[in-house]
Amino acid sequence: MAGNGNENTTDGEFSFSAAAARDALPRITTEKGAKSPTSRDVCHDDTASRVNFQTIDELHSLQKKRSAPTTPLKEGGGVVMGTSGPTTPVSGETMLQSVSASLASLTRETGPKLIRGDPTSAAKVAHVPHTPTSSLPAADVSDSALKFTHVLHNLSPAELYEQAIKYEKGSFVTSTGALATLSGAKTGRSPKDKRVVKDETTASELWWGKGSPNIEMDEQTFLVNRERAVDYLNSLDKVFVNDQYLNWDPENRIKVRIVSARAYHSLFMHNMCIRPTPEELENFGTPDFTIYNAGKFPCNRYTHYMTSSTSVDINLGRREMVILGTQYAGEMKKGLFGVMHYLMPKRKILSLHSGCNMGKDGDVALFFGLSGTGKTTLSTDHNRYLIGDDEHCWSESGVSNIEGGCYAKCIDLSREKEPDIWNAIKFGTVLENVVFDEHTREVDYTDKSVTENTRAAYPIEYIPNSKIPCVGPHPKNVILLACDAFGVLPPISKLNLAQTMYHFISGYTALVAGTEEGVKEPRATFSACFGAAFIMLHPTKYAAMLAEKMQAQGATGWLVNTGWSGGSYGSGSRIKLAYTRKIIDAIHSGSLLTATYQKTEIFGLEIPNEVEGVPSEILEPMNAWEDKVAYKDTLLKLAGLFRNNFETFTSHKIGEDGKLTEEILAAGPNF
Ligand SMILES: Nc1ncnc2c1ncn2[C@@H]1O[C@H](COP(=O)(O)OP(=O)(O)OP(=O)(O)O)[C@@H](O)[C@H]1O
Ligand SMILES: O=C([O-])CC(=O)C(=O)O
Ligand SMILES: [Ca+2]
Ligand SMILES: [Mn+2]
Repeated sequence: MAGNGNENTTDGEFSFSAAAARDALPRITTEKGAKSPTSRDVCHDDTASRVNFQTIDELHSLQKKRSAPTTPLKEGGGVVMGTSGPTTPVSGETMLQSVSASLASLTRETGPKLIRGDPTSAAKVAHVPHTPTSSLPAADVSDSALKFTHVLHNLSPAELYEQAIKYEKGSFVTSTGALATLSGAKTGRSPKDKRVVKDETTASELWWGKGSPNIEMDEQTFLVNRERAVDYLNSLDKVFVNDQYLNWDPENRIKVRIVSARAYHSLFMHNMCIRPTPEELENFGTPDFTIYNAGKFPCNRYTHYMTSSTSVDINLGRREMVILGTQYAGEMKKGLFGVMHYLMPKRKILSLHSGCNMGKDGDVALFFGLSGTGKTTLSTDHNRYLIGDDEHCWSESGVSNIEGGCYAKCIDLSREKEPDIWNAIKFGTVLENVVFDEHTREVDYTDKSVTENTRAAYPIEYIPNSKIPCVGPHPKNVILLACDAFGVLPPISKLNLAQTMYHFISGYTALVAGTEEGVKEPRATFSACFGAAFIMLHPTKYAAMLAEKMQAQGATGWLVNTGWSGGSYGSGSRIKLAYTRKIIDAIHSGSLLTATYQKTEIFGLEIPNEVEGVPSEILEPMNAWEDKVAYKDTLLKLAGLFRNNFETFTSHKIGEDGKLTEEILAAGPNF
């Protein structure tokens, strides 16, 4: 095969001819299987092995083995979708047809021309036949209709790494193999720029007005933004398309499609949504919901309802979401969560902003809490199975995770305190907005130069004791987490049902605002159902469902303060994670059910006198404060904030049973 001047005629076997051999030199024989004592392993000569290539290009073509037919096709496969439909029938045609429908302009008849695969392998599709446009009216012919957009459909993490590193500034491989990225100007969600289409149906179904996260927009404006996003995406050389699922409960699974411009976004959603098997992908069909992420491109402030260059628009009727003017990937995850908060209650399923894990005996715990209160940290527990860290459903048959991955805060992350999260930051994980050493690529988790909201997004199976499939039986414990920077809530209290509902509807936390700017005063946040930014219906609808489910299952409610003790932020200190973990252990083990309790003044919370492994002095917050007067003042101040916040809910009945409503109103602070 491969030519070699010294080759003799015996095909594939080679030896110097006897004539050529100098007497002084040993005879070299490389004949396969030759046991010549002189050949041994001393000198391996492979000039005789067969080579299957004659050019460098051929050699490179050997490097990549074709994937099984069901997995995403690699390289420009030669499938073209244009106005006149597919021109080359190959596998993947159905997908391209479906993506073509997703990306179609609503105002022009000339839809996008799509090609599968990376534009750099375009040479392979150079034979693409000309798509005739002569049958179209001249007015409809535009340059955008003549160009091709390459579709990178469900790429693997390795392929997405390559795309990110080649084309996206700010993408790097860290020393542990994660993909470090920058989310751009926005490093957190933009709730003030979220809009929901108010039409005849949603006007009566959704929660609108004071306190509601649903800021309205009309259908027409949505279509204007949608067209803007679609035109932007079609103007690119390539778009990423992810077809994935939400919800591990097979009966209530939702098919989602995410069209985006960045490999970072595609890898983020690959990790965060449920990943289809090759067979499922083959038969994916039409998505139930589609995201158009044109976040690199701003919205137009001349457009009605737009108040900034960012807009995140949800249209429940069209089952679509449009993102303009923000590249923060959390918008996609939490946008879909909002959709689930609409779709699931219609099926009598409760959607929850909570973490969830399960003990060896099958006891399930939910961890509710606002951002940064400890859902991810505390549900990731080496002694328990992780069902999920942030978004769940509670149905007639138990709990299910909505997502396929976790989104952990990374600021001050330490290997000792959070080993499972630390170890999950490896190849495949997206690391947002972290700072790393320019040479070693070691991440400095304490560095807040880009943002304090640094994040890691990884597939749930990166946590060693994750429970796959991510479903479990009905919860036994419902843990409400609050990071109380005022330092007056007890580290642990047991709640009755009315108190659980009161605190669930209140959704309190008090993080320390802008530590960098030296702000001393903690700021209280009340966010109904511990997730007002994501709920679609009135909070009492979710509260009624939670009460009903907790009652039916005999679940116990707990309030855990993961914030300050011994004083407010500035004088006290944050409760040690190790103590909070001991408290959580005691809830799981059931030992807290038999503890002796005392009641606190004002909030009327039942606090245990002892918890194994936790200093008893900190269990009653007043004990931990040196200045008792300051404690009382701060407690009253917080109670006042709770009371003010709850005023909006006093006129609402919770569930069918008016009796519980009265009890809930009475379960708040008394002063
Ligand atoms: N006592 C404590 N209990 C829980 N978390 C603590 C404690 N002390 C410090 N922390 C830190 O607080 C942060 C909690 O963040 P976590 O990622 O768990 O938030 P989250 O509730 O999952 O928020 P989000 O919904 O935004 O993802 C972590 O960085 C954790 O290390
Ligand atoms: O959505 C995000 O950006 C992070 C998150 O989980 C939350 O804020 O609850
Ligand atoms: Ca989290
Ligand atoms: Mn969250």
